[in-house]
Amino acid sequence: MNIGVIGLGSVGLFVASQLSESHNVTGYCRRDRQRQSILKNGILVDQKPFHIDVELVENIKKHDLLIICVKQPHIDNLLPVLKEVSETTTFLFLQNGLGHIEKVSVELKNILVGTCDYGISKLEDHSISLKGAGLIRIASVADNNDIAIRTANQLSRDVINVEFASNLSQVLHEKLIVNSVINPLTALFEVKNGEILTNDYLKDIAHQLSHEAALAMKIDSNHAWSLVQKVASQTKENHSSMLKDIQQNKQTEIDYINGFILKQSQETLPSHSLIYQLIKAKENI
Ligand SMILES: NC(=O)C1=CN([C@@H]2O[C@H](COP(=O)(O)OP(=O)(O)OC[C@H]3O[C@@H](n4cnc5c(N)ncnc54)[C@H](OP(=O)(O)O)[C@@H]3O)[C@@H](O)[C@H]2O)C=CC1
Ligand SMILES: CC(C)(CO)C(=O)C(=O)O
Repeated sequence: MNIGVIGLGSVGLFVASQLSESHNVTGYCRRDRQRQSILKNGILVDQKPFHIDVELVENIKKHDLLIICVKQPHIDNLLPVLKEVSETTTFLFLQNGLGHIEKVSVELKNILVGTCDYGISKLEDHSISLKGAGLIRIASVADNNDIAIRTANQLSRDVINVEFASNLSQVLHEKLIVNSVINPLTALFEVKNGEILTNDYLKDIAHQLSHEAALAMKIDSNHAWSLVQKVASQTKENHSSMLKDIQQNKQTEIDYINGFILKQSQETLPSHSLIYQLIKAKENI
């Protein structure tokens, strides 16, 4: 397949590198310095090089599949570029959090959404380290399951696990709960993901957050807590994407994760309200 990957951060570099073994992959970034760095060095995944084409996003071309790996707040800026190639392209959005699907559905057709629970850390503009194996689940937004199933089959290879998910909202809500616990706690306390299970005090707060989120999203609380523990344990050596945003003074995805849950909920969620405000306070320090 001819695949474009937009946003060459942790997830984009990972996906582009792994798919380049079996597909024709072009990565799109927004800084020429990053483009030059990848052209010169390839993408290094734990020092192993992978070579792809790299272009600036304004030079986007048509592809069978475009995988969008920018963070939630950056999707708006990208929409005009995506519309240019929308006639023939299938789009796969790989963001944490929710809020983007309604927005992109108004502008684009052939949309797939996915969740990624690999733990990945970007070291340099051209290099990443894999901090926990996981799974990418993809589903169709407009009940076009054939495209989602075909895409999952084409993308899945030994090195990258991609699975079709028949229940879009369940998959997205489960991932939302996991991120609403791991991401803000690790960002506030500046710890790796595994710490939320090994520090008894953090574990209690994590459990409370998980319970509230499960209540809000109408998912069984024990099931939600087991998912949180599974991902925290699988990615125990990773610094979450929210922690990296805080460390780099970037806007976090809190509005699309805990903020989304708070808006959806008919119940009061004291732990999520507090952690939302704490992250906002930390963003503004
Ligand atoms: N890191 C992880 O372990 C995981 C992250 N996720 C989710 O995946 C998504 C991506 O996260 P992650 O890879 O960590 O984020 P990063 O911040 O590492 O990467 C995002 C990339 O998008 C680029 N970008 C932003 N706007 C544009 C644009 N208009 N055109 C081209 N490139 C652009 C940024 O460029 P620049 O460098 O120039 O700012 C950056 O390289 C998030 O929703 C995150 O929550 C999901 C699972 C695991
Ligand atoms: C899977 C996990 C928790 C990996 O750190 C993640 O989604 C993130 O960091 O945003």
